[in-house]
Amino acid sequence: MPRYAQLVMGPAGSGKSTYCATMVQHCEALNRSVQVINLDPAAEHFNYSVMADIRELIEVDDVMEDDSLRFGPNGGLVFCMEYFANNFDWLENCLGHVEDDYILFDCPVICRLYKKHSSSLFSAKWRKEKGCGLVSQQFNLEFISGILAALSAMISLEIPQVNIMTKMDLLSKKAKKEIEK
Ligand SMILES: Nc1nc2c(ncn2[C@@H]2O[C@H](COP(=O)(O)OP(=O)(O)OP(=O)(O)O)[C@@H](O)[C@H]2O)c(=O)[nH]1
Repeated sequence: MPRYAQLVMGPAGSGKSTYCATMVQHCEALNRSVQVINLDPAAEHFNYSVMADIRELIEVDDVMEDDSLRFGPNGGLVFCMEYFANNFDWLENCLGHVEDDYILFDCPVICRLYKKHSSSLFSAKWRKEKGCGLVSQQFNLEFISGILAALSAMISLEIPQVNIMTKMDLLSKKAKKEIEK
């Protein structure tokens, strides 16, 4: 049975968790099963239940508090993702018991992580073995940097990608017209 997933990616505060929560509600209303996996070691709270949480494996606060490592928030996050890549069995085990579910991966914020790590984390081999057809999301607030980040994720991941502009409701009528143009 093939499994499908979305990697939900984007800058800090762009609405990744809100998107996951909305998708969960939407799928529940359609009587369809969807699972969320938190891959953000710096996440604080979610308003949905998660099937697996990377913070069970490693948490950015623990890395930053470690006197031998002395990382700040960004270095700590990179360290966590490297640790995750080296302990990928954790995710394999978490996924082991679901067969036909649709999975949302709520990803961490730093875009360069996707370039450096995601293509190896979610390699073509892994996707083939797991039968996952991944669809990634890229949220943008700062238009040009957002588009470049989306392009970078698209090139490094080589999977179908949907770019979503969040917080459009905050724009004035005039600004919305400009965007439409
Ligand atoms: N007005 C508006 N607010 C939104 C929208 N999407 C998200 N928000 C708000 O933006 C804030 C951040 O949303 P999150 O879903 O936590 O964003 P995130 O990308 O998961 O954040 P990090 O995990 O911290 O990177 C929250 O207060 C949301 O309620 C939207 O489409 N419109």
